[in-house]
Amino acid sequence: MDTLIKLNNVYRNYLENQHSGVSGISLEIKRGEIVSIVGESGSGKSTLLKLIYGILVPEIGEVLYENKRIQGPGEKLIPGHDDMRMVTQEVTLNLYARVFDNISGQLSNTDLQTKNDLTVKTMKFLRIDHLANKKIVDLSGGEQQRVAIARAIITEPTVLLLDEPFSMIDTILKKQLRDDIERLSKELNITVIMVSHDPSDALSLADKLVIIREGKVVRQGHPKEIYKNPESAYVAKLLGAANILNGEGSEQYAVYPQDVIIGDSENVMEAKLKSIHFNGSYNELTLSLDGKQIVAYDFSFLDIDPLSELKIKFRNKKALSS
Ligand SMILES: Nc1ncnc2c1ncn2[C@@H]1O[C@H](COP(=O)(O)OP(=O)(O)OP(=O)(O)O)[C@@H](O)[C@H]1O
Repeated sequence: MDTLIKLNNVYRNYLENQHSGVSGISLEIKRGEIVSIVGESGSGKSTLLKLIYGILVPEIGEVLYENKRIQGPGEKLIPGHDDMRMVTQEVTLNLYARVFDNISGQLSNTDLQTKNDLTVKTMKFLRIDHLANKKIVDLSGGEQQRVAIARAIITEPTVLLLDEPFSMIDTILKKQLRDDIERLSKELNITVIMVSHDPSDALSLADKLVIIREGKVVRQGHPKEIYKNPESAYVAKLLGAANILNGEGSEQYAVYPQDVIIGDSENVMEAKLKSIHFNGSYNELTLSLDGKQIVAYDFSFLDIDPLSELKIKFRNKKALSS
C-alpha cells in the first residue's frame, strides 16, 4: 500500500491555551487503511482530524495528501479537502427532510436518474433503504449516524474521517457499524481515519492504531501488537483498563483485569475483596492488595463472599518502560 497522507512534525496549538491542540505529530497513512486515533479526552484527536481534513492549518510542519500540501480554509471556496469527507458528532442533516433527499442532495451536476440510482445504491450499502421516506427527526441516533455516513460516501471520497462514530449507539448497532466501516474500506477502498475514546472499537477494527497523549503520538502500530506490549502505563490503562503495579526497584508492570487469576492452588498473594459488580459476561471485582486497589474480571462467576480474603496471582505481566 502506498502512502496517501503524511504529517511532518505538525504543530497546532490554540492561542488561548498553550498546552492544547497537537505538538509535533509525524504520521503516515496508507491508502485503504483503517486508522484509529485513540487518546484520553483533550489529547488532540479532533484537532488532528481537522488538520488532515484541511479545516485547520498547521502553525509549524505540513500535512501532505498524495505528496501535495493540503490547502487550508483560507485557500478554498469550500473548506475541507475535495477527496475527503468528515462525519462529526454534530448533526448536520436536514432534520425535516427525508432520508433520501438528505443523501441525494449531496450530488450536484448529476442527472436525476444517476442521482436516484446512486442514492439507492448507497442506502442499500448502509442498510438504510427501508428508511428512505422517513424524516431525519423520526430516526434513532444510530440511524442518523448511518445517514450521515451515506451522505459522506455518496460522493465517492477517497478518505472518510469519522469523529467518534460509535459514541451515540448501542452494542448491537455498534457491531453493524463496525461491519459497515470494514466494508467501506474493503469493498469501496475508502481510507478510513476515525477518532475514538473507546478503545474496544479501535482494537477490533483498525489496521493501525495511533495513540496520542497531550498532542503527541506516543505509540503507533497494529492494535494486537500494542495491546500485547503496551510498554507504558498510559497505553495499558487506555487500551485495557490495566492495573499498574510496582515490581523490583523502580520497575512497574501492567496486568489487565482478566489476567488477575483468583482461587488457584498455587496462588501466591492474598487480597481482600472490596466489591463485586455484575457486568453481564463477567463480574468486576475490586480487590485490595497490600493497600493497593486492583480490578479483576471473573468470567466464571465464582461463588465469593463479600469482604472475603482471596488468593490471587497475575499472569501475562507486561513490563512498562514509562
Ligand atoms: N477551538 C479551540 N480553542 C481553544 N482550545 C481548544 C479548541 N479546540 C480544542 N481545544 C483544546 O485543545 C485540546 C485538544 O482538543 P481536541 O478536541 O483535539 O481533543 P480530543 O482528544 O478530541 O478530546 P475529546 O476526546 O474530549 O473530544 C483540549 O485541551 C481542548 O480544550
